[in-house]
Amino acid sequence: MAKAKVAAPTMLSRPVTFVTGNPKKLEEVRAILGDSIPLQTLKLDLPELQGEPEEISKDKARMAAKEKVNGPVLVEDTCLCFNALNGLPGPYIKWFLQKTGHEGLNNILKAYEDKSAYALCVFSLALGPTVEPISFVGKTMGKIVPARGPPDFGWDPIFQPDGYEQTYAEMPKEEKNKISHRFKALDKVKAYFSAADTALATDVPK
Ligand SMILES: O=P(O)(O)OP(=O)(O)OP(=O)(O)OC[C@H]1O[C@@H](n2cnc3c(O)ncnc32)[C@H](O)[C@@H]1O
Ligand SMILES: [Mg+2]
Repeated sequence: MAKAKVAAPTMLSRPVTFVTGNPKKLEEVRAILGDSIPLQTLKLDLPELQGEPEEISKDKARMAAKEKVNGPVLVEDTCLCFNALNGLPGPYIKWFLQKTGHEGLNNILKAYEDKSAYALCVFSLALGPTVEPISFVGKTMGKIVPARGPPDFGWDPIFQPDGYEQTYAEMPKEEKNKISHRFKALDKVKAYFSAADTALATDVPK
């Protein structure tokens, strides 16, 4: 059967709904994606499982997909992982940050020589309420330092990525968005959609 290329993004006949309760995340997702993926948003603070980052993220996607969303649903879960603590606080960073602040997080690491850490972002995409979500992981290595820079977004002031003298908070936004855990994970999301589109496009009968 003859095959023809089509340009339309067949995979995304409906926009992706990004579900989050965090406006700073949304701001970065929008800045990173530009108009590469048509996006709409739903502000919802989903309950979160305890467990491994990927399972937490997938479970959020399953829950989000059960909401009244028409079309594909995208969520993400972000972790800040200390190597000295074998990856903790990890997915529980939100509560550690809320209860102990930047100083408390630094104090925890005073007991250890190793201040290295990584930021981990796990996006999960559910193509429908009964379809098993798929995950896309982005990781940026760095270290935990005493807070520097504007305290606009979470733990940005205490995370200094490897190879940089500035913390995430001190960097211009555009710079963070070129190297961040979120950027790396979204790059995989974009690649997934373009690969799916290419597959569909090369398989269209004339
Ligand atoms: O509704 P959701 O998407 O779950 O938003 P959230 O704020 O609850 O986010 P998480 O459950 O993923 O928890 C991650 C915590 O880390 C913070 N955070 C997420 N991304 C960050 C980033 O790029 N820089 C600094 N802090 C970040 C965020 O504010 C939370 O305190
Ligand atoms: Mg959350």
